[in-house]
Amino acid sequence: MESIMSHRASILSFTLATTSLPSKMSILQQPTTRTPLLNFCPNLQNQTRAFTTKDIPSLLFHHNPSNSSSFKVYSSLNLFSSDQSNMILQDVGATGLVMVGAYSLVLVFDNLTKNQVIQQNLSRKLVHVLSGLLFLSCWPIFSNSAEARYFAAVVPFVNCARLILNGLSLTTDAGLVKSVTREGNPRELLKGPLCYVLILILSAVAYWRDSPVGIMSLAMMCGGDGVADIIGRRYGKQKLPYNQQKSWAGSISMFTFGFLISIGMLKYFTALGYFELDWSSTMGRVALVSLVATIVESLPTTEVLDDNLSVPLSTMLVAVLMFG
Ligand SMILES: C/C(=C\COP(=O)(O)O)CCC[C@H](C)CCC[C@H](C)CCCC(C)C
Ligand SMILES: Nc1ccn([C@@H]2O[C@H](COP(=O)(O)OP(=O)(O)O)[C@@H](O)[C@H]2O)c(=O)n1
Repeated sequence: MESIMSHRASILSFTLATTSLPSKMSILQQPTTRTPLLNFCPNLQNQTRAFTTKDIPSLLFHHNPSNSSSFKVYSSLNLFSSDQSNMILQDVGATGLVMVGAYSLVLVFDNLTKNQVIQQNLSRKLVHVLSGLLFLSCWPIFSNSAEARYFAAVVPFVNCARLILNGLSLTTDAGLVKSVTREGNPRELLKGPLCYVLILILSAVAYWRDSPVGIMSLAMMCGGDGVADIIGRRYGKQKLPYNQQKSWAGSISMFTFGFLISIGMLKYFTALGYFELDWSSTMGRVALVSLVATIVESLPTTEVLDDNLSVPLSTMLVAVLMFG
């Protein structure tokens, strides 16, 4: 507790150059006590960045972690100098790269399904698992500007439009329909897949890499729920007493992989220096979040609320309570 209090004291000692905001709303560029793996701008440490009006959207629309009791935020890393045009160039390049990755992923699994290398159901689930986790893994290639999260959100936004256009049969992308739907009905794109990309947008814009909340939501939705389906379909003989559509094997997989992938992703982002966690309590907190998400996913509510909404939203709720 004492170390956290001293951390918070150092955080709050950070001064804002202009508008005086409530102390808990400070923008943080903390000298990292841990040397991140990729320390592109060592001279950033111990620097005070002027607060500008550009920071207000990121203060108003995303969780401000500075008053968190369990983690603190450091300056995110920037590949180039703090020159605005370099940051925009970096974000445009990163957006293009991730966009190509998204199209390539769907194309690869479409071909694997076409050539009967894997079944359509497995293809869809692997796209479900990999899309969000690879998207999340790409967040560090964006700049440290306040707009970076919006550049990143362009990719799921474009895919959202793609799903809507194809789901309404206004355009025809047979590869997308084949690799992302259960029975090959384009209308299916407007259900699980659309919810999925909406959550990617929400996680990027509302939480970004400043907080464990969005990271855990995607880990549970993509890693946990995706693997639960793969394992549950194959080995789920023992059904849950309150839901004959779900099994113990599926739910145990959801908890296990959701927990492990959450921890892995949190280690990844803390190793890069985006924020630090009090690991003595983090494992327990993540386990609790994973348990709640697993219980929510096991409930017979899919007809009412898609798993791609109930799982990440319940994760966000509990993670905000756990991590402040
Ligand atoms: C199959 C998907 C959801 C269906 O879920 P469920 O019904 O089985 O529960 C995922 C749909 C993925 C979407 C079409 C493509 C999203 C791409 C993503 C925004 C960016 C990925 C970038 C990365 C570098 C590959
Ligand atoms: N907890 C779970 C989740 C899924 N599953 C299996 O995976 C199948 C698909 O699960 P789901 O309805 O959650 O699929 P999506 O909505 O995630 O596409 C189920 O019909 C079960 O066979 C399971 O056995 N146990």
